[in-house]
Amino acid sequence: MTPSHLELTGVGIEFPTPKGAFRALENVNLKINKGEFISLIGHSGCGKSTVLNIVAGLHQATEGGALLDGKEVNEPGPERAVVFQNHSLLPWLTAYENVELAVNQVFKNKMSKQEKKDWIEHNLELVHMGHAIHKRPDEISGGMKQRVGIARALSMQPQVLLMDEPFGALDALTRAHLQDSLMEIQAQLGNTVIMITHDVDEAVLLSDRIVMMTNGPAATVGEILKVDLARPRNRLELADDPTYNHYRSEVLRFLYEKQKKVENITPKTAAKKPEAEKVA
Ligand SMILES: Nc1ncnc2c1ncn2[C@@H]1O[C@H](COP(=O)(O)OP(=O)(O)OP(=O)(O)O)[C@@H](O)[C@H]1O
Repeated sequence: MTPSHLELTGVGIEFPTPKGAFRALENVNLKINKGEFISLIGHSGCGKSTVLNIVAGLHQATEGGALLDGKEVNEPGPERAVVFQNHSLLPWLTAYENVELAVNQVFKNKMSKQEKKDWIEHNLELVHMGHAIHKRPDEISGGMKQRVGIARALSMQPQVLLMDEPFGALDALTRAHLQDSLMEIQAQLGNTVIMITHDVDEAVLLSDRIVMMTNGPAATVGEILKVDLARPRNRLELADDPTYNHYRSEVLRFLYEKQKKVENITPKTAAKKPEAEKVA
C-alpha cells in the first residue's frame, strides 16, 4: 500500500501540569492525501491546536507521531507553514518586508535578488495585496493583515499549510472574501491544507474532508465526513443545495448531539449566528 502524504498514527500527548499529567489526545489516526483540504472541528479545548502543533513540529507527541512523505516530523520546517488567527506580522516591517523575511529564510542562496523580489510580489498579488505592499501592519485592516500572513506562509512554498482559525477574528464579509481567495489559491497551487475552524459553513464550503474531534480529555477523531461537492464552489449557489445542507447538518449533529457540552450549547447561543453556525 502506498503511504499517505501526511500520516498521523496512534498520536497521544500528555502535558505536565502542577496537578499531574494531563492527557489531551489519545490514539489520533489520520491519513491525508496530497492536495487535500482538511478541516478540524470540535468543541473548544478538545485538542485541535495540539494536533496542528504536532504536525507543525511545535509539540512532540507522547505516543505515536506524524510522518510527512514517510519522514518523521519532530521539529518545525518551512515545508509546513503555519498561519495563526492573529496574523503575527512584525509591526515595524512593511507587508513586503514581512514576506521577505520568510523568503530569505527559505531561499537565501537559491534565488537572485531580482528573483526574490518577483517572488515576494507574486505572493502578495496572489492574496490580492499587490496594491499595499509597502504598508505596515498598523496601516492596513485586519483582513489585509491576514492576507499578508497567508502570503508569507505561501512564499515558503510549503507542502502543507497549517491554519489555526485563520479567519476567526474577521467580520463575516472579510471572512467570506478570504475564504474565496483561499479556495482560488489552493486550486492554483494544490497545497495540502489543514485548517482549524469553529465555523460549520466554513468547514463545509472549503473542505474535502471534515475531521470531527471528540471532547477532551483524551480527545480523538470522532467521525470524518467526506464533502463530495464539485469545485469551484460558489457559496450563494450552495446555500440552497440539498447536499451542502446535508453535510452542514451532519456536522451540527455531531457537535450538538453526539458531543454536546450542556454548559456551552444552549438554544439561545445556537440561534445567535444563523448565517455561519459556530461552536464554542
Ligand atoms: N502546554 C500545555 N500544558 C497543559 N495543558 C495544555 C497545554 N496545551 C494545551 N493544553 C490543554 O490541552 C487541551 C487541548 O488544547 P487545545 O488548545 O489543543 O484545544 P483546541 O481544541 O485547539 O481549543 P480551542 O478551540 O479553544 O482553541 C486543553 O484542555 C488545553 O488546556
